[in-house]
Amino acid sequence: MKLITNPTQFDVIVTENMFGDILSDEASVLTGSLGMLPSASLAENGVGLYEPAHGSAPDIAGKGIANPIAMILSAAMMLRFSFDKNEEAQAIEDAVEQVLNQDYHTADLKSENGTLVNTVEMTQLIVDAIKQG
Ligand SMILES: NC(=O)C1=CN([C@@H]2O[C@H](COP(=O)(O)OP(=O)(O)OC[C@H]3O[C@@H](n4cnc5c(N)ncnc54)[C@H](O)[C@@H]3O)[C@@H](O)[C@H]2O)C=CC1
Ligand SMILES: CC(C)CC(=O)C(=O)O
Repeated sequence: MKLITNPTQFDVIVTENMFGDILSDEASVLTGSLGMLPSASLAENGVGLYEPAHGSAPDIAGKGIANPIAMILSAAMMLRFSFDKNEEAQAIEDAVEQVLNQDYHTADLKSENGTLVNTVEMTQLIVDAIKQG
């Protein structure tokens, strides 16, 4: 309950895999959408598994409306934590922030006056922002 009512009191939660899976799904909704959350499973030696926190979203498969940001930010985490490429990771994260601040959003994110874009369009906006960096 406290994870939803007062999430900022938590920094690190140490738990078993099953509870971690459930709690991270619950907490993800606080950010507005599962489609926003990258994740990493890290080993001490720098090897990592990077993936969006969400699953394969079968209910929207093929519709072109999935939010690609969790996947893109997972790649940024991979660059930072496994390949020590901080600058490149930051460039991706800055590009994502820039596009969101310009009020582009996929259907899972609500915005009063923003511009609704599909998966490919959101990805291209972020790629363009990285190139303009
Ligand atoms: N980390 C992992 O490997 C995970 C894998 N899964 C697997 O994925 C499959 C589907 O599981 P679900 O319970 O349906 O969870 P899910 O995360 O795939 O979908 C839950 C809800 O969030 C939405 N959603 C997820 N990603 C989104 C995105 N990028 N943009 C917009 N909306 C998005 C879906 O449309 C759906 O309504 C199952 O096979 C499950 O085991 C589920 C969660 C995590
Ligand atoms: C247990 C995993 C394989 C997938 C997952 O995180 C999930 O289905 O919620």
